[in-house]
Amino acid sequence: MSPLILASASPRRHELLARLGVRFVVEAAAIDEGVHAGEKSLPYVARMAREKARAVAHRHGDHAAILAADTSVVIDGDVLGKPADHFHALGMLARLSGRTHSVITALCLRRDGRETHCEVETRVSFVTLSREVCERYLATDEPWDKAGGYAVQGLGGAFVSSIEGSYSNVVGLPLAETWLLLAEHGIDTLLGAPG
Ligand SMILES: Cc1cn([C@H]2C[C@H](O)[C@@H](COP(=O)(O)OP(=O)(O)OP(=O)(O)O)O2)c(=O)[nH]c1=O
Repeated sequence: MSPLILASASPRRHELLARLGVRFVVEAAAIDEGVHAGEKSLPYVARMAREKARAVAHRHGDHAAILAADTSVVIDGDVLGKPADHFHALGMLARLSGRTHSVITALCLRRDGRETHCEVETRVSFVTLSREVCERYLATDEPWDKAGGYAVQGLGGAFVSSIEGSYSNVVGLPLAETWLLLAEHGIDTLLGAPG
Protein backbone atom coordinates (compact mmCIF):
# COMPACT_ATOMS: atom_id res chain seq x y z
CA MET A 1 0.00 0.00 0.00
CA SER A 2 1.37 3.46 -0.85
CA PRO A 3 2.08 5.69 2.15
CA LEU A 4 -0.41 8.15 3.58
CA ILE A 5 -0.05 11.67 2.16
CA LEU A 6 -0.06 14.45 4.76
CA ALA A 7 -1.38 17.51 2.92
CA SER A 8 0.43 20.02 5.12
CA ALA A 9 3.44 22.32 5.17
CA SER A 10 3.24 22.63 8.96
CA PRO A 11 6.35 21.22 10.70
CA ARG A 12 4.22 20.79 13.86
CA ARG A 13 1.80 18.49 12.03
CA HIS A 14 4.70 16.48 10.56
CA GLU A 15 6.16 16.00 14.02
CA LEU A 16 2.84 15.05 15.64
CA LEU A 17 1.89 12.55 12.92
CA ALA A 18 5.38 11.02 13.06
CA ARG A 19 4.79 10.28 16.75
CA LEU A 20 2.04 7.83 15.79
CA GLY A 21 4.56 5.87 13.74
CA VAL A 22 2.56 6.17 10.52
CA ARG A 23 4.38 5.78 7.21
CA PHE A 24 3.69 9.05 5.38
CA VAL A 25 4.94 11.52 2.80
CA VAL A 26 4.32 15.26 2.79
CA GLU A 27 2.66 17.18 0.00
CA ALA A 28 1.57 20.72 0.87
CA ALA A 29 -1.73 22.08 -0.45
CA ALA A 30 -2.05 25.71 -1.47
CA ILE A 31 -5.63 26.95 -1.11
CA ASP A 32 -7.41 30.26 -0.64
CA GLU A 33 -7.94 30.56 3.12
CA GLY A 34 -10.49 33.41 2.94
CA VAL A 35 -13.62 33.21 5.11
CA HIS A 36 -16.87 33.35 3.08
CA ALA A 37 -19.38 36.06 3.97
CA GLY A 38 -21.54 34.87 6.87
CA GLU A 39 -19.56 31.62 7.24
CA LYS A 40 -19.40 30.36 10.86
CA SER A 41 -16.13 29.20 12.41
CA LEU A 42 -16.79 25.43 12.53
CA PRO A 43 -17.96 25.05 8.91
CA TYR A 44 -15.07 27.32 7.85
CA VAL A 45 -12.37 25.22 9.53
CA ALA A 46 -13.98 22.01 8.22
CA ARG A 47 -14.09 23.45 4.69
CA MET A 48 -10.39 24.43 4.88
CA ALA A 49 -9.35 20.88 5.85
CA ARG A 50 -11.57 19.42 3.11
CA GLU A 51 -10.19 21.79 0.45
CA LYS A 52 -6.59 21.00 1.42
CA ALA A 53 -7.32 17.26 1.12
CA ARG A 54 -9.09 17.74 -2.23
CA ALA A 55 -6.32 19.94 -3.64
CA VAL A 56 -3.83 17.13 -3.08
CA ALA A 57 -6.30 14.40 -4.14
CA HIS A 58 -6.59 16.20 -7.46
CA ARG A 59 -2.96 15.26 -8.28
CA HIS A 60 -3.44 11.58 -7.37
CA GLY A 61 -5.87 8.79 -8.15
CA ASP A 62 -8.89 8.10 -5.96
CA HIS A 63 -6.99 5.36 -4.11
CA ALA A 64 -4.53 7.70 -2.40
CA ALA A 65 -4.97 8.13 1.35
CA ILE A 66 -4.73 11.82 2.24
CA LEU A 67 -4.85 13.54 5.63
CA ALA A 68 -5.35 17.31 5.87
CA ALA A 69 -5.99 19.62 8.80
CA ASP A 70 -6.74 23.23 9.57
CA THR A 71 -6.35 25.07 12.87
CA SER A 72 -8.04 28.36 13.70
CA VAL A 73 -8.37 30.47 16.82
CA VAL A 74 -11.94 31.63 17.46
CA ILE A 75 -13.02 34.46 19.75
CA ASP A 76 -16.47 36.08 19.87
CA GLY A 77 -17.34 34.01 16.79
CA ASP A 78 -14.52 35.59 14.76
CA VAL A 79 -11.89 33.41 13.12
CA LEU A 80 -8.30 34.50 13.74
CA GLY A 81 -5.95 32.98 11.18
CA LYS A 82 -2.25 33.73 10.89
CA PRO A 83 -1.30 37.40 11.42
CA ALA A 84 -0.53 39.30 8.22
CA ASP A 85 1.74 41.91 9.85
CA HIS A 86 2.89 43.42 13.14
CA PHE A 87 -0.29 45.41 13.84
CA HIS A 88 -2.53 42.51 12.92
CA ALA A 89 -0.64 40.29 15.38
CA LEU A 90 -0.75 42.98 18.07
CA GLY A 91 -4.53 43.27 17.61
CA MET A 92 -4.95 39.50 17.92
CA LEU A 93 -2.95 39.30 21.15
CA ALA A 94 -4.90 42.27 22.57
CA ARG A 95 -8.15 40.43 21.85
CA LEU A 96 -6.95 37.21 23.46
CA SER A 97 -5.50 38.99 26.55
CA GLY A 98 -7.23 38.08 29.85
CA ARG A 99 -9.90 35.99 28.10
CA THR A 100 -10.82 32.46 27.03
CA HIS A 101 -10.88 31.50 23.35
CA SER A 102 -11.35 28.33 21.31
CA VAL A 103 -8.82 26.60 19.12
CA ILE A 104 -10.52 24.42 16.53
CA THR A 105 -8.70 21.91 14.39
CA ALA A 106 -10.58 20.16 11.62
CA LEU A 107 -9.29 16.90 10.17
CA CYS A 108 -10.19 15.45 6.79
CA LEU A 109 -9.12 11.99 5.74
CA ARG A 110 -9.77 10.90 2.13
CA ARG A 111 -9.32 7.37 0.90
CA ASP A 112 -10.85 5.57 -2.08
CA GLY A 113 -12.94 8.68 -2.75
CA ARG A 114 -14.47 8.50 0.76
CA GLU A 115 -14.00 11.48 3.11
CA THR A 116 -14.19 11.39 6.89
CA HIS A 117 -14.28 14.60 8.93
CA CYS A 118 -13.78 15.52 12.51
CA GLU A 119 -13.55 18.84 14.32
CA VAL A 120 -11.91 19.18 17.73
CA GLU A 121 -12.23 22.18 20.05
CA THR A 122 -9.91 23.17 22.89
CA ARG A 123 -10.66 26.06 25.25
CA VAL A 124 -7.59 28.17 26.10
CA SER A 125 -7.45 30.95 28.73
CA PHE A 126 -4.87 33.73 28.58
CA VAL A 127 -3.46 35.87 31.36
CA THR A 128 -3.67 39.65 30.84
CA LEU A 129 -0.99 40.88 28.43
CA SER A 130 0.37 44.43 28.49
CA ARG A 131 1.28 46.22 25.26
CA GLU A 132 4.95 45.90 26.20
CA VAL A 133 4.66 42.14 26.70
CA CYS A 134 2.96 41.78 23.29
CA GLU A 135 5.69 43.86 21.62
CA ARG A 136 8.43 41.77 23.24
CA TYR A 137 6.67 38.59 22.14
CA LEU A 138 6.32 39.79 18.55
CA ALA A 139 10.05 40.52 18.49
CA THR A 140 10.69 36.76 18.93
CA ASP A 141 9.19 36.02 15.48
CA GLU A 142 7.28 33.09 16.99
CA PRO A 143 3.75 34.34 16.08
CA TRP A 144 3.97 34.65 12.30
CA ASP A 145 3.02 31.23 11.05
CA LYS A 146 0.62 30.47 13.92
CA ALA A 147 -3.16 30.90 14.04
CA GLY A 148 -4.07 33.61 16.56
CA GLY A 149 -0.48 34.86 16.57
CA TYR A 150 0.87 32.66 19.37
CA ALA A 151 2.42 29.23 19.90
CA VAL A 152 1.33 27.29 22.98
CA GLN A 153 4.33 24.98 22.47
CA GLY A 154 6.77 27.91 22.60
CA LEU A 155 7.17 31.11 24.61
CA GLY A 156 3.47 31.77 24.00
CA GLY A 157 2.79 28.91 26.42
CA ALA A 158 3.55 31.44 29.17
CA PHE A 159 0.32 33.30 28.27
CA VAL A 160 -1.83 30.23 28.94
CA SER A 161 -3.33 30.10 32.44
CA SER A 162 -5.50 27.07 31.70
CA ILE A 163 -6.42 24.74 28.90
CA GLU A 164 -9.48 22.53 28.58
CA GLY A 165 -9.30 19.77 26.00
CA SER A 166 -6.60 18.37 23.74
CA TYR A 167 -3.18 20.08 23.85
CA SER A 168 -1.98 18.56 20.56
CA ASN A 169 -5.12 20.00 18.97
CA VAL A 170 -3.84 23.52 19.72
CA VAL A 171 -0.45 22.69 18.17
CA GLY A 172 -2.22 21.61 14.96
CA LEU A 173 -3.07 17.89 15.05
CA PRO A 174 -5.22 16.28 17.79
CA LEU A 175 -3.44 12.99 18.43
CA ALA A 176 -6.33 10.92 19.85
CA GLU A 177 -8.76 11.87 17.09
CA THR A 178 -6.09 11.43 14.39
CA TRP A 179 -5.34 7.92 15.65
CA LEU A 180 -9.07 7.05 15.61
CA LEU A 181 -9.55 8.46 12.13
CA LEU A 182 -6.55 6.56 10.75
CA ALA A 183 -7.74 3.33 12.36
CA GLU A 184 -11.22 3.83 10.90
CA HIS A 185 -9.64 3.93 7.44
CA GLY A 186 -7.44 0.88 8.12
CA ILE A 187 -4.21 2.88 8.34
CA ASP A 188 -1.80 1.31 10.79
CA THR A 189 -0.05 3.13 13.64
CA LEU A 190 2.44 2.04 16.32
CA LEU A 191 -0.53 1.63 18.67
CA GLY A 192 -2.60 -0.69 16.50
CA ALA A 193 -6.39 -0.53 16.80
CA PRO A 194 -7.95 1.71 19.47
CA GLY A 195 -10.46 0.44 22.07
C1 LIG B 1 -2.78 28.28 18.21
C2 LIG B 1 -1.55 27.62 17.64
C3 LIG B 1 -1.42 27.37 16.28
N1 LIG B 1 -0.30 26.78 15.77
C4 LIG B 1 -0.15 26.53 14.33
C5 LIG B 1 -0.72 25.19 13.83
C6 LIG B 1 -0.82 25.42 12.34
O1 LIG B 1 0.43 25.04 11.73
C7 LIG B 1 -1.00 26.93 12.22
C8 LIG B 1 -2.38 27.28 11.69
O2 LIG B 1 -2.37 27.36 10.30
P1 LIG B 1 -2.99 26.27 9.32
O3 LIG B 1 -3.51 27.01 8.13
O4 LIG B 1 -3.93 25.36 10.05
O5 LIG B 1 -1.75 25.36 8.92
P2 LIG B 1 -0.40 25.74 8.15
O6 LIG B 1 -0.63 26.85 7.17
O7 LIG B 1 0.68 25.93 9.18
O8 LIG B 1 -0.08 24.39 7.40
P3 LIG B 1 -0.95 23.64 6.24
O9 LIG B 1 -2.12 24.50 5.85
O10 LIG B 1 0.00 23.43 5.11
O11 LIG B 1 -1.38 22.34 6.89
O12 LIG B 1 -0.84 27.48 13.54
C9 LIG B 1 0.74 26.41 16.62
O13 LIG B 1 1.76 25.87 16.15
N2 LIG B 1 0.62 26.65 17.96
C10 LIG B 1 -0.47 27.24 18.52
O14 LIG B 1 -0.51 27.42 19.77
